[in-house]
Amino acid sequence: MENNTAIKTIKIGTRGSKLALWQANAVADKLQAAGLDTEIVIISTKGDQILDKSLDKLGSKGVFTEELEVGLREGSIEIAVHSAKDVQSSIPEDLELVAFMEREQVNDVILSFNPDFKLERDSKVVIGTSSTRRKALLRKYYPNVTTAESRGNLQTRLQKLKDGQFDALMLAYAGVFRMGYDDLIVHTFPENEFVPAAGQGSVAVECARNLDPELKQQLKDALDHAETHVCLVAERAFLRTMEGGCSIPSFALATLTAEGKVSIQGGLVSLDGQQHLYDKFEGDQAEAESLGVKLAETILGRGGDQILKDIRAERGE
Ligand SMILES: NCc1[nH]cc(CCC(=O)O)c1CC(=O)O
Repeated sequence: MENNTAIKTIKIGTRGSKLALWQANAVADKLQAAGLDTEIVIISTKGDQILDKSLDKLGSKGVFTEELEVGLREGSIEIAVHSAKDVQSSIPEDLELVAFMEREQVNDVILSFNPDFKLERDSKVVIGTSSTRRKALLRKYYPNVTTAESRGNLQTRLQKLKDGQFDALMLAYAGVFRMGYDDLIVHTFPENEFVPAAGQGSVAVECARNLDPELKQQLKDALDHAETHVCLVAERAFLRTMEGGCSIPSFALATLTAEGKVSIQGGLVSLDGQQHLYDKFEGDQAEAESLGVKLAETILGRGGDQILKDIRAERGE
């Protein structure tokens, strides 16, 4: 068949932070290795521009993705690269997630410039984080810890740590490692206590549904990691069913077992850390989506729906 694709160079849309550019370059490298030409196009999002509000006040829908999606529709870019956990749980009908790149280690970690920093169950320290999930889980497992807002890109947050705005900074290992700051890690949280946010550690690639099918297949072949993809399908089904987005303290992590089954653990914690719902399910890979739905329905049915109502009421939604 004649390959008459009109698109000669794949324009890769990305946010402009160093981490976002790392992710876009990782995509570019893989596409180039597959023989495709690439160009990186930086697009600023609402989440980059508004730094004086905590994310739950910005609204949960597409804070880091909306402007990139406009680019996909207008054709100024062919693909948009996102941190998978920043992608809203339902994406618009005319767009699709074409690939999920191989996941990095999923844990949350603590960074400090003091190499002797120790986090104990009764530690009375101030930890920088703006994530509702991390704040709520800290309240549950480390009741004497207080948290301080730390919005902004990783470099901004590290500067706040340097300036002494908090004793330590809580982040996802994936971003810390990719930016080369892993020598500052003083604590790694176990993933069954601090279950990560759905999608944490993976990079998602989005395109227009009507993109040339041949090109779409090339993108899939070059970028998609099958094991990560099936886990992300389960986690995103959980997130969609919870109807929470990134502003809700829900968490979900799917992994593949040695037998090739999908195992998904996850749940929800109240903002004060007092109520904590958690469960775990396992099934065939073909059931990934329904496992995520089942986990969410179980959590909602056990009082999760009330926790969500309370959170919305507290925020005046
Ligand atoms: N909006 C926060 C965000 N989105 C993606 C990452 C990096 C880690 C990842 O790719 O999951 C981060 C920072 C953090 O959670 O520490």
